[in-house]
Amino acid sequence: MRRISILGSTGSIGTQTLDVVRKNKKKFEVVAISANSSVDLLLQQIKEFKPKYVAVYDEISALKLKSMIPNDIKIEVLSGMEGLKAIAALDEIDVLLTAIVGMIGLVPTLTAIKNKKDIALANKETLVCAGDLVMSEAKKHNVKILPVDSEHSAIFQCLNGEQNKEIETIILTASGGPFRGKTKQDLLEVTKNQALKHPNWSMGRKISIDSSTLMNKGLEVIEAKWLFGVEHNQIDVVVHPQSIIHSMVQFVDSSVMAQLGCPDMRLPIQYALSYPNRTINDFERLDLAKIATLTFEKPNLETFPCLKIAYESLKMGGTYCAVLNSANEVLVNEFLEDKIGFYDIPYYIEKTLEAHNSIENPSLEDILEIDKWARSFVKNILTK
Ligand SMILES: NC(=O)C1=CN([C@@H]2O[C@H](COP(=O)(O)OP(=O)(O)OC[C@H]3O[C@@H](n4cnc5c(N)ncnc54)[C@H](OP(=O)(O)O)[C@@H]3O)[C@@H](O)[C@H]2O)C=CC1
Ligand SMILES: CC(=O)[C@@H](O)[C@H](O)COP(=O)(O)O
Ligand SMILES: [Mn+2]
Repeated sequence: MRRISILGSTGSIGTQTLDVVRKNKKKFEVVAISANSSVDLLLQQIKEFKPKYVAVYDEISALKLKSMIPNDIKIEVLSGMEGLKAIAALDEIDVLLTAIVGMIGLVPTLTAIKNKKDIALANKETLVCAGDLVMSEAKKHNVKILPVDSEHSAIFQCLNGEQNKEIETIILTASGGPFRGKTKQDLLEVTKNQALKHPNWSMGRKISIDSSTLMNKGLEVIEAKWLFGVEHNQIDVVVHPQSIIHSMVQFVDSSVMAQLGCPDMRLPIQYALSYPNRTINDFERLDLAKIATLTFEKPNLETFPCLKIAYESLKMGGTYCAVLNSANEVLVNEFLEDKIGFYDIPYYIEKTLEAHNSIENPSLEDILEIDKWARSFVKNILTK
Protein backbone atom coordinates (compact mmCIF):
# COMPACT_ATOMS: atom_id res chain seq x y z
CA MET A 1 0.00 0.00 0.00
CA ARG A 2 1.42 3.42 -1.00
CA ARG A 3 0.24 6.21 1.27
CA ILE A 4 -0.10 9.48 -0.64
CA SER A 5 -0.37 13.17 0.14
CA ILE A 6 -1.50 15.37 -2.76
CA LEU A 7 -0.61 19.02 -3.27
CA GLY A 8 -3.33 20.39 -5.58
CA SER A 9 -5.93 17.60 -5.43
CA THR A 10 -8.64 19.74 -7.07
CA GLY A 11 -6.78 20.47 -10.33
CA SER A 12 -6.36 18.55 -13.58
CA ILE A 13 -3.51 16.33 -12.32
CA GLY A 14 -4.96 16.15 -8.80
CA THR A 15 -8.36 14.84 -9.91
CA GLN A 16 -6.74 12.37 -12.32
CA THR A 17 -4.55 11.15 -9.44
CA LEU A 18 -7.69 10.54 -7.41
CA ASP A 19 -9.11 8.59 -10.34
CA VAL A 20 -6.01 6.37 -10.34
CA VAL A 21 -6.52 5.81 -6.59
CA ARG A 22 -10.27 5.18 -7.08
CA LYS A 23 -9.44 2.33 -9.46
CA ASN A 24 -6.73 0.86 -7.19
CA LYS A 25 -7.97 1.15 -3.62
CA LYS A 26 -5.94 -1.88 -2.57
CA LYS A 27 -2.67 -0.31 -3.78
CA PHE A 28 -3.05 3.37 -2.96
CA GLU A 29 -4.38 5.30 0.01
CA VAL A 30 -4.92 9.06 0.13
CA VAL A 31 -3.83 10.39 3.51
CA ALA A 32 -3.92 14.13 2.75
CA ILE A 33 -5.31 16.44 0.08
CA SER A 34 -4.98 20.16 -0.53
CA ALA A 35 -5.97 23.11 -2.70
CA ASN A 36 -5.90 26.86 -2.78
CA SER A 37 -9.61 27.64 -2.38
CA SER A 38 -11.83 25.03 -4.15
CA VAL A 39 -13.68 24.02 -0.99
CA ASP A 40 -16.74 22.42 -2.61
CA LEU A 41 -14.59 19.97 -4.53
CA LEU A 42 -12.39 19.36 -1.48
CA LEU A 43 -15.49 18.45 0.53
CA GLN A 44 -16.57 15.94 -2.14
CA GLN A 45 -13.06 14.44 -2.13
CA ILE A 46 -13.06 14.23 1.67
CA LYS A 47 -16.37 12.34 1.61
CA GLU A 48 -15.13 9.90 -1.03
CA PHE A 49 -11.48 9.31 -0.04
CA LYS A 50 -11.66 9.95 3.72
CA PRO A 51 -8.18 11.51 4.08
CA LYS A 52 -6.93 12.27 7.60
CA TYR A 53 -5.75 15.77 6.68
CA VAL A 54 -6.75 18.56 4.33
CA ALA A 55 -4.72 21.73 3.75
CA VAL A 56 -6.31 24.84 2.26
CA TYR A 57 -3.82 27.55 1.37
CA ASP A 58 -6.30 30.42 1.49
CA GLU A 59 -7.10 31.06 5.16
CA ILE A 60 -10.69 32.22 4.64
CA SER A 61 -11.45 29.19 2.45
CA ALA A 62 -9.95 26.96 5.16
CA LEU A 63 -12.40 28.39 7.71
CA LYS A 64 -15.23 27.95 5.22
CA LEU A 65 -14.31 24.30 4.62
CA LYS A 66 -14.13 23.65 8.38
CA SER A 67 -17.69 24.91 8.77
CA MET A 68 -18.88 22.70 5.87
CA ILE A 69 -17.47 19.37 7.12
CA PRO A 70 -20.17 17.22 8.80
CA ASN A 71 -19.51 16.37 12.48
CA ASP A 72 -19.22 12.63 11.87
CA ILE A 73 -16.14 13.12 9.59
CA LYS A 74 -12.86 13.16 11.51
CA ILE A 75 -10.28 15.21 9.62
CA GLU A 76 -7.66 17.79 10.52
CA VAL A 77 -8.03 21.05 8.56
CA LEU A 78 -4.77 22.94 8.07
CA SER A 79 -4.14 26.22 6.27
CA GLY A 80 -1.58 28.50 4.65
CA MET A 81 1.98 27.54 3.71
CA GLU A 82 2.35 25.85 7.12
CA GLY A 83 -0.56 23.58 6.18
CA LEU A 84 1.04 22.62 2.85
CA LYS A 85 4.36 21.94 4.58
CA ALA A 86 2.64 19.85 7.26
CA ILE A 87 0.92 17.55 4.76
CA ALA A 88 4.22 17.20 2.87
CA ALA A 89 6.04 15.94 5.97
CA LEU A 90 3.51 13.56 7.55
CA ASP A 91 4.84 10.39 9.21
CA GLU A 92 1.87 8.52 7.70
CA ILE A 93 2.88 9.06 4.03
CA ASP A 94 5.32 7.41 1.61
CA VAL A 95 5.02 9.82 -1.30
CA LEU A 96 4.06 13.43 -1.98
CA LEU A 97 2.37 13.96 -5.34
CA THR A 98 2.99 17.59 -6.31
CA ALA A 99 0.14 18.66 -8.58
CA ILE A 100 0.07 22.26 -7.40
CA VAL A 101 0.65 24.90 -10.09
CA GLY A 102 3.55 27.33 -9.89
CA MET A 103 6.74 27.80 -7.87
CA ILE A 104 4.65 27.95 -4.69
CA GLY A 105 5.19 24.17 -4.72
CA LEU A 106 8.91 24.58 -4.04
CA VAL A 107 8.92 24.98 -0.25
CA PRO A 108 6.51 22.09 0.52
CA THR A 109 8.44 19.87 -1.91
CA LEU A 110 11.75 20.61 -0.15
CA THR A 111 10.01 19.98 3.18
CA ALA A 112 8.91 16.55 1.98
CA ILE A 113 12.41 15.73 0.72
CA LYS A 114 13.97 16.72 4.06
CA ASN A 115 11.48 14.34 5.70
CA LYS A 116 12.56 11.51 3.35
CA LYS A 117 9.33 11.34 1.34
CA ASP A 118 9.54 10.29 -2.29
CA ILE A 119 8.20 12.90 -4.72
CA ALA A 120 5.88 12.17 -7.66
CA LEU A 121 6.52 15.41 -9.48
CA ALA A 122 4.06 17.07 -11.84
CA ASN A 123 4.85 20.59 -10.63
CA LYS A 124 7.63 21.38 -13.14
CA GLU A 125 8.02 24.99 -11.93
CA THR A 126 9.74 23.64 -8.80
CA LEU A 127 12.61 22.20 -10.84
CA VAL A 128 12.74 25.17 -13.20
CA CYS A 129 13.32 27.63 -10.38
CA ALA A 130 15.44 25.45 -8.10
CA GLY A 131 16.52 22.31 -9.95
CA ASP A 132 20.02 22.14 -8.54
CA LEU A 133 18.86 22.62 -4.96
CA VAL A 134 15.98 20.13 -5.21
CA MET A 135 18.06 17.40 -6.87
CA SER A 136 20.96 17.76 -4.45
CA GLU A 137 18.60 17.68 -1.44
CA ALA A 138 16.95 14.56 -2.91
CA LYS A 139 20.35 12.91 -3.28
CA LYS A 140 21.37 13.90 0.24
CA HIS A 141 18.18 12.44 1.77
CA ASN A 142 18.08 9.41 -0.56
CA VAL A 143 14.70 10.42 -1.95
CA LYS A 144 13.35 9.46 -5.39
CA ILE A 145 12.05 12.18 -7.69
CA LEU A 146 9.58 10.29 -9.89
CA PRO A 147 8.49 12.29 -12.95
CA VAL A 148 4.77 12.67 -13.68
CA ASP A 149 5.11 15.10 -16.60
CA SER A 150 4.34 12.87 -19.62
CA GLU A 151 7.62 13.55 -21.49
CA HIS A 152 9.79 13.00 -18.43
CA SER A 153 7.91 9.86 -17.47
CA ALA A 154 8.59 8.64 -21.02
CA ILE A 155 12.33 9.40 -20.70
CA PHE A 156 12.44 7.79 -17.25
CA GLN A 157 10.84 4.65 -18.69
CA CYS A 158 13.21 4.66 -21.71
CA LEU A 159 16.23 4.92 -19.43
CA ASN A 160 15.12 1.99 -17.32
CA GLY A 161 18.07 2.31 -14.99
CA GLU A 162 20.74 3.13 -17.64
CA GLN A 163 23.42 5.54 -16.51
CA ASN A 164 23.24 9.22 -17.52
CA LYS A 165 26.64 8.90 -19.17
CA GLU A 166 25.09 6.58 -21.75
CA ILE A 167 22.63 9.25 -22.95
CA GLU A 168 23.67 11.11 -26.09
CA THR A 169 20.49 13.14 -26.61
CA ILE A 170 17.09 13.47 -25.01
CA ILE A 171 14.42 14.12 -27.65
CA LEU A 172 11.45 15.89 -26.09
CA THR A 173 8.29 15.75 -28.16
CA ALA A 174 6.01 18.80 -28.35
CA SER A 175 2.46 18.81 -29.69
CA GLY A 176 3.07 22.29 -31.15
CA GLY A 177 0.01 23.56 -29.23
CA PRO A 178 -3.10 25.20 -30.68
CA PHE A 179 -1.08 27.57 -32.89
CA ARG A 180 1.18 25.11 -34.68
CA GLY A 181 1.82 26.19 -38.27
CA LYS A 182 0.92 29.86 -37.60
CA THR A 183 3.15 32.86 -38.18
CA LYS A 184 3.85 35.67 -35.72
CA GLN A 185 1.62 37.94 -37.82
CA ASP A 186 -1.28 35.45 -37.45
CA LEU A 187 -0.99 35.47 -33.67
CA LEU A 188 -0.67 39.18 -32.87
CA GLU A 189 -4.32 39.50 -31.82
CA VAL A 190 -4.87 36.00 -30.46
CA THR A 191 -7.24 35.64 -27.47
CA LYS A 192 -6.94 33.58 -24.31
CA ASN A 193 -9.86 31.38 -25.38
CA GLN A 194 -8.02 30.44 -28.57
CA ALA A 195 -4.82 29.83 -26.61
CA LEU A 196 -6.61 27.62 -24.07
CA LYS A 197 -7.75 25.14 -26.75
CA HIS A 198 -5.04 22.49 -26.59
CA PRO A 199 -5.31 19.99 -29.47
CA ASN A 200 -4.60 16.81 -27.45
CA TRP A 201 -4.70 17.38 -23.70
CA SER A 202 -7.22 18.79 -21.25
CA MET A 203 -5.11 20.62 -18.66
CA GLY A 204 -5.17 23.52 -16.21
CA ARG A 205 -5.19 27.10 -17.53
CA LYS A 206 -1.58 28.01 -16.80
CA ILE A 207 0.00 25.00 -18.51
CA SER A 208 -2.42 25.35 -21.43
CA ILE A 209 -1.20 28.90 -22.08
CA ASP A 210 2.39 27.69 -21.65
CA SER A 211 1.75 25.05 -24.32
CA SER A 212 0.38 27.68 -26.68
CA THR A 213 3.54 29.82 -26.38
CA LEU A 214 5.82 26.74 -26.31
CA MET A 215 7.07 27.95 -22.93
CA ASN A 216 5.81 24.60 -21.61
CA LYS A 217 8.44 22.90 -23.77
CA GLY A 218 11.06 25.39 -22.58
CA LEU A 219 10.19 24.61 -18.95
CA GLU A 220 10.35 20.90 -19.81
CA VAL A 221 13.84 21.27 -21.32
CA ILE A 222 14.98 22.75 -17.99
CA GLU A 223 13.09 20.06 -16.05
CA ALA A 224 14.83 17.35 -18.14
CA LYS A 225 18.27 18.83 -17.48
CA TRP A 226 17.79 18.49 -13.71
CA LEU A 227 15.94 15.18 -13.67
CA PHE A 228 18.36 13.36 -15.95
CA GLY A 229 21.64 15.22 -15.31
CA VAL A 230 22.33 16.21 -18.93
CA GLU A 231 23.57 19.46 -20.51
CA HIS A 232 21.36 21.92 -22.43
CA ASN A 233 22.94 20.90 -25.74
CA GLN A 234 21.95 17.27 -25.13
CA ILE A 235 18.23 18.14 -25.16
CA ASP A 236 16.38 18.49 -28.48
CA VAL A 237 12.74 19.36 -29.09
CA VAL A 238 10.78 17.90 -31.99
CA VAL A 239 7.18 18.80 -32.80
CA HIS A 240 5.02 15.69 -32.97
CA PRO A 241 1.39 16.80 -33.35
CA GLN A 242 -0.21 13.43 -32.53
CA SER A 243 1.25 13.29 -28.96
CA ILE A 244 1.61 9.51 -29.21
CA ILE A 245 5.38 9.32 -28.73
CA HIS A 246 5.79 11.01 -25.36
CA SER A 247 9.58 11.44 -25.75
CA MET A 248 12.71 9.57 -26.75
CA VAL A 249 16.30 8.94 -25.67
CA GLN A 250 19.16 8.48 -28.10
CA PHE A 251 22.03 6.54 -26.52
CA VAL A 252 25.76 6.84 -27.26
CA ASP A 253 25.57 3.83 -29.62
CA SER A 254 22.88 5.64 -31.76
CA SER A 255 20.04 3.43 -30.50
CA VAL A 256 16.81 5.39 -29.86
CA MET A 257 14.23 4.32 -27.28
CA ALA A 258 10.74 5.84 -27.27
CA GLN A 259 7.70 5.48 -25.01
CA LEU A 260 4.30 5.55 -26.70
CA GLY A 261 0.74 5.65 -25.46
CA CYS A 262 -2.62 7.34 -25.86
CA PRO A 263 -2.54 10.87 -24.42
CA ASP A 264 -3.82 10.14 -20.88
CA MET A 265 -2.05 11.63 -17.86
CA ARG A 266 -3.38 8.85 -15.62
CA LEU A 267 -0.70 6.57 -17.07
CA PRO A 268 2.37 8.61 -15.98
CA ILE A 269 0.63 9.38 -12.67
CA GLN A 270 -0.03 5.68 -12.04
CA TYR A 271 3.51 4.75 -13.11
CA ALA A 272 5.08 7.26 -10.69
CA LEU A 273 2.90 5.95 -7.85
CA SER A 274 3.54 2.28 -8.71
CA TYR A 275 7.28 2.53 -9.47
CA PRO A 276 9.25 0.27 -9.73
CA ASN A 277 6.25 -1.91 -10.57
CA ARG A 278 3.47 -1.52 -13.14
CA THR A 279 -0.24 -1.66 -12.34
CA ILE A 280 -2.82 -3.31 -14.59
CA ASN A 281 -5.47 -0.85 -15.78
CA ASP A 282 -8.33 -0.41 -18.24
CA PHE A 283 -6.94 2.71 -19.97
CA GLU A 284 -7.41 2.97 -23.73
CA ARG A 285 -4.90 0.88 -25.70
CA LEU A 286 -2.92 2.29 -28.61
CA ASP A 287 -4.27 1.31 -32.03
CA LEU A 288 -1.36 2.15 -34.34
CA ALA A 289 -3.11 1.02 -37.52
CA LYS A 290 -5.96 3.43 -36.72
CA ILE A 291 -3.54 6.28 -36.02
CA ALA A 292 -1.68 5.33 -39.23
CA THR A 293 0.70 8.32 -39.37
CA LEU A 294 3.12 9.80 -36.88
CA THR A 295 4.73 13.04 -38.06
CA PHE A 296 7.61 15.21 -36.88
CA GLU A 297 8.79 18.75 -37.58
CA LYS A 298 11.16 21.39 -36.22
CA PRO A 299 9.77 23.94 -33.72
CA ASN A 300 9.38 27.43 -35.18
CA LEU A 301 11.39 29.69 -32.87
CA GLU A 302 10.33 32.87 -34.66
CA THR A 303 6.65 32.29 -33.97
CA PHE A 304 7.40 30.83 -30.53
CA PRO A 305 10.31 32.80 -29.00
CA CYS A 306 9.59 31.47 -25.47
CA LEU A 307 11.30 28.17 -26.29
CA LYS A 308 14.44 30.00 -27.41
CA ILE A 309 14.41 32.23 -24.32
CA ALA A 310 14.14 29.15 -22.07
CA TYR A 311 17.16 27.53 -23.77
CA GLU A 312 19.14 30.76 -23.37
CA SER A 313 18.22 31.02 -19.69
CA LEU A 314 19.35 27.45 -19.11
CA LYS A 315 22.61 28.11 -20.93
CA MET A 316 23.28 31.25 -18.85
CA GLY A 317 22.67 29.25 -15.64
CA GLY A 318 22.72 30.92 -12.21
CA THR A 319 19.26 32.19 -11.33
CA TYR A 320 18.10 33.06 -14.85
CA CYS A 321 15.70 30.09 -15.00
CA ALA A 322 14.11 31.15 -11.70
CA VAL A 323 13.54 34.64 -13.15
CA LEU A 324 12.21 33.17 -16.41
CA ASN A 325 9.71 31.11 -14.42
CA SER A 326 8.52 33.87 -12.07
CA ALA A 327 8.12 36.41 -14.88
CA ASN A 328 6.25 33.85 -16.95
CA GLU A 329 3.88 33.03 -14.06
CA VAL A 330 2.94 36.69 -13.67
CA LEU A 331 2.61 37.32 -17.41
CA VAL A 332 0.50 34.22 -18.09
CA ASN A 333 -1.83 35.40 -15.34
CA GLU A 334 -2.03 38.87 -16.90
CA PHE A 335 -2.78 37.31 -20.30
CA LEU A 336 -5.50 35.15 -18.73
CA GLU A 337 -7.01 38.34 -17.28
CA ASP A 338 -6.99 39.96 -20.75
CA LYS A 339 -4.55 42.65 -19.54
CA ILE A 340 -1.73 41.94 -22.01
CA GLY A 341 -1.32 40.43 -25.48
CA PHE A 342 0.15 37.05 -26.50
CA TYR A 343 3.56 38.45 -27.52
CA ASP A 344 3.81 40.59 -24.39
CA ILE A 345 4.65 37.34 -22.60
CA PRO A 346 8.08 36.78 -24.27
CA TYR A 347 8.70 40.54 -24.57
CA TYR A 348 8.44 41.24 -20.82
CA ILE A 349 10.21 38.01 -19.86
CA GLU A 350 13.22 39.18 -21.88
CA LYS A 351 13.09 42.62 -20.25
CA THR A 352 13.10 40.98 -16.80
CA LEU A 353 15.99 38.66 -17.67
CA GLU A 354 18.00 41.61 -19.00
CA ALA A 355 17.55 43.48 -15.71
CA HIS A 356 18.49 40.51 -13.53
CA ASN A 357 21.79 40.13 -11.65
CA SER A 358 22.25 36.39 -11.55
CA ILE A 359 23.55 34.47 -8.50
CA GLU A 360 25.60 31.28 -8.79
CA ASN A 361 24.64 28.33 -6.55
CA PRO A 362 21.63 30.09 -5.00
CA SER A 363 20.20 29.09 -1.62
CA LEU A 364 16.45 28.67 -1.07
CA GLU A 365 16.38 32.16 0.45
CA ASP A 366 18.10 33.60 -2.67
CA ILE A 367 15.52 31.94 -4.92
CA LEU A 368 12.57 33.17 -2.86
CA GLU A 369 14.04 36.68 -2.87
CA ILE A 370 14.61 36.58 -6.65
CA ASP A 371 11.04 35.37 -7.16
CA LYS A 372 9.75 38.41 -5.26
CA TRP A 373 12.03 40.72 -7.25
CA ALA A 374 11.00 39.29 -10.64
CA ARG A 375 7.28 39.49 -9.84
CA SER A 376 7.47 43.10 -8.71
CA PHE A 377 9.76 44.04 -11.63
CA VAL A 378 7.20 42.72 -14.14
CA LYS A 379 4.27 44.37 -12.36
CA ASN A 380 6.13 47.69 -12.28
CA ILE A 381 6.97 47.71 -15.98
CA LEU A 382 3.40 46.77 -16.82
CA THR A 383 2.01 49.75 -14.91
CA LYS A 384 4.40 52.24 -16.60
N1 LIG B 1 -2.58 19.11 -16.43
C1 LIG B 1 -1.69 18.34 -17.01
O1 LIG B 1 -2.04 17.47 -17.84
C2 LIG B 1 -0.24 18.47 -16.68
C3 LIG B 1 0.20 19.32 -15.68
N2 LIG B 1 1.52 19.38 -15.34
C4 LIG B 1 1.95 20.26 -14.27
O2 LIG B 1 1.23 19.93 -13.09
C5 LIG B 1 0.99 21.09 -12.31
C6 LIG B 1 -0.51 21.21 -12.09
O3 LIG B 1 -1.13 21.45 -13.33
P1 LIG B 1 -2.71 21.35 -13.51
O4 LIG B 1 -3.23 20.19 -12.73
O5 LIG B 1 -2.95 21.41 -14.95
O6 LIG B 1 -3.18 22.71 -12.83
P2 LIG B 1 -4.63 23.14 -12.34
O7 LIG B 1 -4.71 24.60 -12.48
O8 LIG B 1 -5.68 22.30 -12.98
O9 LIG B 1 -4.63 22.75 -10.78
C7 LIG B 1 -3.80 23.42 -9.88
C8 LIG B 1 -3.98 22.88 -8.48
O10 LIG B 1 -3.13 23.59 -7.61
C9 LIG B 1 -3.90 24.16 -6.55
N3 LIG B 1 -3.27 25.40 -6.12
C10 LIG B 1 -3.04 26.51 -6.85
N4 LIG B 1 -2.46 27.45 -6.09
C11 LIG B 1 -2.33 26.92 -4.85
C12 LIG B 1 -1.85 27.39 -3.62
N5 LIG B 1 -1.37 28.64 -3.46
N6 LIG B 1 -1.88 26.56 -2.55
C13 LIG B 1 -2.38 25.31 -2.66
N7 LIG B 1 -2.87 24.81 -3.81
C14 LIG B 1 -2.85 25.61 -4.88
C15 LIG B 1 -5.28 24.39 -7.16
O11 LIG B 1 -6.25 24.57 -6.13
P3 LIG B 1 -7.65 25.36 -6.44
O12 LIG B 1 -8.52 24.38 -7.18
O13 LIG B 1 -8.19 25.71 -5.10
O14 LIG B 1 -7.28 26.56 -7.26
C16 LIG B 1 -5.41 23.09 -7.94
O15 LIG B 1 -5.71 22.03 -7.06
C17 LIG B 1 1.59 22.27 -13.08
O16 LIG B 1 2.88 22.52 -12.60
C18 LIG B 1 1.66 21.74 -14.51
O17 LIG B 1 2.68 22.35 -15.25
C19 LIG B 1 2.46 18.61 -15.98
C20 LIG B 1 2.08 17.78 -16.99
C21 LIG B 1 0.71 17.66 -17.43
C1 LIG C 1 0.53 16.23 -20.80
C2 LIG C 1 1.80 16.93 -20.63
O1 LIG C 1 2.78 16.39 -20.18
C3 LIG C 1 1.87 18.34 -21.03
O2 LIG C 1 3.01 18.99 -20.49
C4 LIG C 1 1.91 18.31 -22.52
O3 LIG C 1 3.19 17.92 -22.86
C5 LIG C 1 1.57 19.60 -23.11
O4 LIG C 1 1.74 19.51 -24.47
P1 LIG C 1 2.74 20.38 -25.34
O5 LIG C 1 3.45 21.34 -24.45
O6 LIG C 1 3.65 19.40 -25.99
O7 LIG C 1 1.78 21.06 -26.26
MN1 LIG D 1 4.53 17.63 -20.48
